[in-house]
Amino acid sequence: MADPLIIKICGIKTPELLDATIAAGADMVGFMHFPRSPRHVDIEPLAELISACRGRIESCVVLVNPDNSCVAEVAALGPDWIQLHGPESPHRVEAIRAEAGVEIMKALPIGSAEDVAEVASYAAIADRVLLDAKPPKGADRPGGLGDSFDWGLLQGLDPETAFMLSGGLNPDNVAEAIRRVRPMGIDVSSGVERAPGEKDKRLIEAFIRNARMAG
Ligand SMILES: O=C(O)c1ccccc1N[C@@H]1O[C@H](COP(=O)(O)O)[C@@H](O)[C@H]1O
Repeated sequence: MADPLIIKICGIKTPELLDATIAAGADMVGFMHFPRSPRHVDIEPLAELISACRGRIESCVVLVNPDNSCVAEVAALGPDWIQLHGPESPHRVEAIRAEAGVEIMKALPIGSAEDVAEVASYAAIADRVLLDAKPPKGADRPGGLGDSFDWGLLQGLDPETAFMLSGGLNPDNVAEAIRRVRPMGIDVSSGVERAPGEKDKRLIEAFIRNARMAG
């Protein structure tokens, strides 16, 4: 039997929403630690949110091109995962993985066949890769924009490469994405919000319900 689909809800900011996301059946939650994001969480509330996950759900902190002190500060809070969502090189990903001592998910922007060809070098060193839409030129952040990419590009990916899919997923398109792309997991942020940074419990429930039916 195939492994169950991993569902990650990203950009959780409050304990109340964390509880609702766990109750809705998510496997993993993401917390943004990146001040330019409308979902940014400071270190103190981040520590509380990570603690509240223990034994209930996997926690993941999303960082963008972090320096060593940021990695150390976040790793000390004991998340299960750190997601690197910036232009980190394979060498930098390896160094952060060794420094942090937690599992590393590397997000990769996909907009062309060349981007797909880059995936293998990261899949070899990260614990997991997450494929996201390439942000438009001039975007103020590298993700969380609600944009999807051409899933057909993934036909160029080595079929042995396990990956999570993100970028513009929502309750209406998640079932089709799962059926077409066959990812090991899915990740959503904007698609379960009523406004940037404002998660909607009902959209989270609908997203998870539709994903489970398809997965
Ligand atoms: O959410 C953000 O603001 C963000 C900022 C910087 C890097 C990543 C960010 N979000 C991640 O982007 C993907 C896709 O999000 P969406 O569903 O298209 O809105 C997801 O992993 C978010 O966690």
